[in-house]
Amino acid sequence: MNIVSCKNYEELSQRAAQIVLKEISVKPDLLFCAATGNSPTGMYAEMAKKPEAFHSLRVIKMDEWGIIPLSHPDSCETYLKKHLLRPLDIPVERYMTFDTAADLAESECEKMRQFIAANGPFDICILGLGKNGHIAFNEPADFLQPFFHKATLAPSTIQHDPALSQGPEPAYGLCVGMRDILQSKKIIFLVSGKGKEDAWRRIQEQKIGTDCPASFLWLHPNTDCLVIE
Ligand SMILES: O=C1O[C@H](COP(=O)(O)O)[C@@H](O)[C@H](O)[C@H]1O
Repeated sequence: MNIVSCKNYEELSQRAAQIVLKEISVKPDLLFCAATGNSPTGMYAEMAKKPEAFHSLRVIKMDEWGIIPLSHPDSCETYLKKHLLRPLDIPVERYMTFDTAADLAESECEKMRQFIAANGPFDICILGLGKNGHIAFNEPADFLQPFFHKATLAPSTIQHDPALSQGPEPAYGLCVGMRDILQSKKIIFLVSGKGKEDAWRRIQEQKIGTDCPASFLWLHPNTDCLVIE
């Protein structure tokens, strides 16, 4: 993991966008696995300054809450439409998404597994860090999941957004698995936001364990970790 210290959020966002622009100049139709949350918002805004560069970009949604409908203002779907798909003018034909309604969860997981098997690996995977060390919805646990799956969410993950903590229990999400992430040709890992000091310290120990799924990024040969320090 190549750790890049940034002065502030603006620098982190600009550097991350520059990495994407460099990659897309080589492969315009690259497959881009998109995280949501506060960490990549600035990066996506930087990318949106050069929409012409993304005329062939293919986007796949990384994760989604199962406890709210896709049309909810706090869904990952709504976020991606607002911050990535509309600003970059990505049509539905170049966007792979999934539903998370309880009765569809299993079939949607299977659909995504088949899509990734046929179209993967991701050329670029954007990751944020959860306060508990998670990446996507791969939460700390005794074991981790390799493929796209339905995940039970940790309390700290649900509390990340007050609107989400009002949903029925147990709360779940759908997300890419650890193998999907670690097979990516390039990973851009954004470490930004309050309350992540413990998780970041744990990563810096360079000890790989399922108590901190983000620690597995040490196994990946092409990860740029941008951190505000
Ligand atoms: O719960 C989550 O949080 C992380 C980090 O979110 P951020 O708002 O601090 O950037 C996010 O990357 C992840 O996809 C999501 O599951």
